[in-house]
Amino acid sequence: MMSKSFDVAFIGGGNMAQAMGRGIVTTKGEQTSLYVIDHNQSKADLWAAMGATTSLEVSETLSHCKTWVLAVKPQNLKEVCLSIKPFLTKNTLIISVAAGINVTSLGRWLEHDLIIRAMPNTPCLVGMGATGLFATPAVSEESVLYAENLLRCMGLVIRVNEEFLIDAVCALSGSGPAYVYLFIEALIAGGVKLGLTEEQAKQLAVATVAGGAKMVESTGESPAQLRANVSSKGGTTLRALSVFQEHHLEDIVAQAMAAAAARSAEMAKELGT
Ligand SMILES: NC(=O)C1=CN([C@@H]2O[C@H](COP(=O)(O)OP(=O)(O)OC[C@H]3O[C@@H](n4cnc5c(N)ncnc54)[C@H](OP(=O)(O)O)[C@@H]3O)[C@@H](O)[C@H]2O)C=CC1
Ligand SMILES: O=C(O)[C@@H]1CCC=N1
Repeated sequence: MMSKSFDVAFIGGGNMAQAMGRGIVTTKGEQTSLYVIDHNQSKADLWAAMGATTSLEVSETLSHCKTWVLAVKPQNLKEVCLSIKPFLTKNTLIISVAAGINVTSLGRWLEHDLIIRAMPNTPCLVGMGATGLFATPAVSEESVLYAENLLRCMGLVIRVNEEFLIDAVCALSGSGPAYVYLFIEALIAGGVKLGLTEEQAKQLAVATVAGGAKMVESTGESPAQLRANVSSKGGTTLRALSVFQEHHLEDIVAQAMAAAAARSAEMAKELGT
């Protein structure tokens, strides 16, 4: 009997794949069929509830899936590539979302050159993701547009023309949600220290971060101008900002991002053999 074919296969059905899968299901509905391989029954059940066909192990069905999204941890990727390689067809489009594994390693493990590296982030789960994408020259423009369209189901997509820029995307938007959560945690802790309840502080912090981002997006003003608009002469904001400046917040952020990008490059050496 002929195996059923699928538009997109996820190999690894964890956090990032689920965030992406939900975006696809919400935007494309039944137009895009999903096949998911994850060796955890609980994850397979979760995907099945979303309407995907699932498998606990790699199978021949993969050869009937046009696009494969590689979404296992970088440490597991080589082993996974070797196990899925027999099911590649010459037109299979590979989209790897793994941090720090470059197209050279992927190409060598899979003996295949239609490879896109994408760096999404977890807000894809709520349709507000940000993804950077790099395609090898072998990938046709039509396939890159297809991948961009797929990833756009989950939010913003930016194409980069050099692979090292995926490390920069990883340092900014891939890891970025964690920086935002850290800042929200700090705002809540600061609010509680000043007498607010945890719940009051949380609501105010979340609304402030979301509102600030929305203002940048909607008004077309620069973040610097918007910051100036909040900062009344002789007022509270300037006093707070002077403390951030004194502690070199911009340098701290730049150093943290450089450390993330360096780790991505380091992982390529460590895991890419
Ligand atoms: N989380 C994030 O914010 C982002 C992650 N990424 C990238 O996405 C990738 C996945 O990350 P994330 O979703 O967080 O990781 P998860 O651990 O949540 O998901 C990976 C899933 O794949 C399963 N798995 C591992 N090996 C196999 C195998 N051989 N066969 C079937 N299933 C397997 C894992 O099971 P088990 O746990 O049992 O091993 C797990 O369920 C990583 O490469 C990461 O760099 C990219 C951008 C952002
Ligand atoms: O921390 C990580 O390595 C992955 C990549 C970007 C976000 N999470």
